[in-house]
Amino acid sequence: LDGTIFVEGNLFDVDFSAQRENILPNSARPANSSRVFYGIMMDAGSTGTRIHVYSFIQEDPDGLPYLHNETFHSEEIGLSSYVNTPEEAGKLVRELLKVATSAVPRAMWHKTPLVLRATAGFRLLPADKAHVLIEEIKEVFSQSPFLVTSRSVSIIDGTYEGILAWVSLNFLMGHLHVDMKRSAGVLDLGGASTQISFLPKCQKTVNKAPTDHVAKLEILNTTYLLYTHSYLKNGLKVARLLTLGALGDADPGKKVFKSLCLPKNYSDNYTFGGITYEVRGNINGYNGYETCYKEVLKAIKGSVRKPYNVHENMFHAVAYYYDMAKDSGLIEGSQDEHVEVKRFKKKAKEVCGDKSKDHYGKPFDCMDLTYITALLTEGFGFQDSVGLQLTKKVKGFESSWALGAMLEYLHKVRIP
Ligand SMILES: O=c1[nH]cnc2c1ncn2[C@@H]1O[C@H](COP(=O)(O)OP(=O)(O)O)[C@@H](O)[C@H]1O
Ligand SMILES: [Ca+2]
Repeated sequence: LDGTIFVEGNLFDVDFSAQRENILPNSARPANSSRVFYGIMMDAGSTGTRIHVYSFIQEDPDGLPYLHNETFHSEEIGLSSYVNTPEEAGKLVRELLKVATSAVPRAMWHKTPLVLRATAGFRLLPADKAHVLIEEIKEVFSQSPFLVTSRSVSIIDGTYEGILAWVSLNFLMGHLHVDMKRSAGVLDLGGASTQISFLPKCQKTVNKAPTDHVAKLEILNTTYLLYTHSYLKNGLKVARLLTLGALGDADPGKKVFKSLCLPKNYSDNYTFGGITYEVRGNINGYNGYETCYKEVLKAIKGSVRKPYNVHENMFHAVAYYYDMAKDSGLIEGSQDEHVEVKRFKKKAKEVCGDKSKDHYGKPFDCMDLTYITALLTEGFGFQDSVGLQLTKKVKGFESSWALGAMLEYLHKVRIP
């Protein structure tokens, strides 16, 4: 299994000039026709930190590798919340690396790339604070036994994240290997940002889109134009702050933020990105779906764009779309459940109207389900009757941009 591991050039070519950096020269094609190799991708999300240890099989040096196995572990704290305690972030990364040292055979450690990509939680941090955290992670990485380069740790931009999520899903479904016409779009709802990515069925969708909503992607020597966009601050947890009118407040510690989406007698602290806000229900108002809907629109109106003819495309909805549907009982949590948009609305109405929910320890359910309904309809323009595929895993593998990020990384790196 020694020698060179190199996913052949041009097979998988994401065109992002800003991200392009060839660290090592391209190698000659490996002599063996079949080989196994590993890759470690950490996802520094705004609400969690995850490690994916992949093993791939490269049977055809001219094709894409196959994903053989994934070892996955997740901790429910975002590294970006350690904004004022970077050494804690380092500790968590060190802890997660233990998953990799047990999943990758020792003999392969030195040639297994170790990569971390951070998303919207980091994008929202002041640049100097994000830099300190990134340096801390780089330091921990440099002490690991894995293959680390200058590209190993970075914050990815939202467009990149959206494309990689699309690549991951369609790679896992086998469409990249075979039939791109059957590709599915991805709706990813994170804590701090949300992405929409799809290969439009209709040319007009591309023609009518602003240029920064279209990205070029080259796979197996064919160029595709993806409609893709990331909305920073439209992730579920940050949308709560927008709804409460709390995001960006100069002195959040001195105020109380109220919402009609919360139970009337609710009063608690809400912490996101290292800042704590005092949050309450509105004792004097009518709290129900309709009033809540008007409030959540603050987070959507004027910021989220409707793609032309979006309903012509099939979408998988991942991350918080899935988690919220499951936690609220909309789906059972078995794989690939098809849910019409109107069922999110119905569930939101049910939860917002249920006064006994005050006591069930999920005070944000009304706000979150209403926000998801508004994002899908008022934001992206999905009609009530449109069905979405709610997805957590595909063929037993996590549906996350992390896999696409690993494939993209492997494409450029020669492993000596
Ligand atoms: O590997 C994964 N598989 C499935 N869901 C994931 C994975 N990683 C993150 N998620 C989901 O993403 C959501 C959290 O978003 P995240 O913390 O990544 O915020 P961000 O994307 O805005 O940075 C949760 O619903 C979580 O279950
Ligand atoms: Ca995410």
